[in-house]
Amino acid sequence: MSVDVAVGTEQDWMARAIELATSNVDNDGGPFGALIVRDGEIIATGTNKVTADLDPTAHAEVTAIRNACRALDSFKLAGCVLVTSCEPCPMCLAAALWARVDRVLFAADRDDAADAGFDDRAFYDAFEDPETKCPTPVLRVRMPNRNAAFDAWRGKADRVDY
Ligand SMILES: Nc1nc2[nH]cnc2c(=O)[nH]1
Repeated sequence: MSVDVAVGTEQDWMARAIELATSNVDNDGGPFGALIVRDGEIIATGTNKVTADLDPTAHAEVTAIRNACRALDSFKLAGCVLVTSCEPCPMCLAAALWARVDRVLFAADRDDAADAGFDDRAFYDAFEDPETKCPTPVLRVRMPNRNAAFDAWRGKADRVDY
């Protein structure tokens, strides 16, 4: 998953992400910072706001993606790069995929995060082996109308696909 990047601008962006992550510790946030960059320009930044906003989804990457989507007035970030001080956790990686960013660059990895007491690596492990490593039961409830909402979606002529 890791790619070594030795280009100046990418290292400049990463330096900014690490700066945001480090200063966020003094702002009641987790030690994570992220940027969204398009055509060499920083479109948006994000820091971890989980405890400050009482929002477990407010990771730095998700915050940066939300801010970039607002800045660009779009739910798509194709053409953009997500630059983050730490390897995205599974939620943030999924958010990057849903946002359709072109690339993700990170500095610290899931092992570094684990050393600092964060569960990023444990949650990757849970996805790789849900039977034994997922701490939360995920159970199917059998319903005859389970596809009702999808049927409505397929039948909506003016739907906005994402
Ligand atoms: N990459 C990343 N990992 C985290 N683990 C806990 N919070 C965060 C975050 O904001 N970003």
